Amino acid sequence: MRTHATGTIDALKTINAVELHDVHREFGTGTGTGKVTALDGVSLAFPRGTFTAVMGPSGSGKSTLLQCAAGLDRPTAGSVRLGGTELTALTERRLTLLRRERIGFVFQSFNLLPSLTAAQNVALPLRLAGRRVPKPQVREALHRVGLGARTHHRPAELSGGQQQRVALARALITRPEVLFADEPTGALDTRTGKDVLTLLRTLTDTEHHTIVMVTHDPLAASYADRVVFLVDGAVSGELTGASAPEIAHHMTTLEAAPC
Ligand SMILES: Nc1ncnc2c1ncn2[C@@H]1O[C@H](COP(=O)(O)OP(=O)(O)OP(=O)(O)O)[C@@H](O)[C@H]1O
Repeated sequence: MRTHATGTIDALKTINAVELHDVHREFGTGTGTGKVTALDGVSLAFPRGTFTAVMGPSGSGKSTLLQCAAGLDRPTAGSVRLGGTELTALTERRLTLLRRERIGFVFQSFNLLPSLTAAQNVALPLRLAGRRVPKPQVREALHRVGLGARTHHRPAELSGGQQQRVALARALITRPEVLFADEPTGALDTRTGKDVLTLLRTLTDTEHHTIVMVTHDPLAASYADRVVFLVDGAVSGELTGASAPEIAHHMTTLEAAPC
């Protein structure tokens, strides 16, 4: 586990893990199709060691934002920087390598390989990167998410919450600079979802991971340090340290706003 003196942690949070500058993403610019502006000039920074939730009405551009920030999609215009690296300037090959080495992902569907054990799933990113797989590191990763006793279980032998924990351990095994989570609790019941959110919170508090999470759920968003709201592909505001009812109330005002 990484430890930092308090002063060092504060300094850490002044450095941005990811920065977006005036990011635009348009779809359907080919002939015969209408143009959809999914992102319309988004500028945002995600400081290291912080947990940010992204919320907004359906179709407001949340997933597109996450995909562009994570180098899974390319903006039509604008800049995305991970640490000192400009993602929009990279070739596909370098972008793939960067995602593998420096970015972690978890999705609503856990995307585990059913034929592999929990330990083998967690080791996969290291194998894909051609790196050595130290067994103690894999055991430790599963232990950190509370699954130290389940290393040899296959996904079908684990609950939904346990599968999402394996997906988290897998996402973190390469010690990524940022963890992107798209509706990580969307397929879980309330109690199991809370366990996963508590784990995400702990990962930021104790190991200073940078987390960016898209969610529809005000309760999930309340686990974050900051909630950024999108409307029609643009940032419409943010709340810091807000409770679930405060976030829910803000969402209601956004959804009630005229288009
Ligand atoms: N591949 C695509 N081709 C065309 N339009 C797209 C594509 N992906 C997204 N869009 C459009 O871009 C807009 C933003 O979509 P996005 O999925 O980012 O929104 P969202 O806020 O994540 O929505 P939801 O909460 O419903 O998942 C929508 O109008 C959507 O229809």
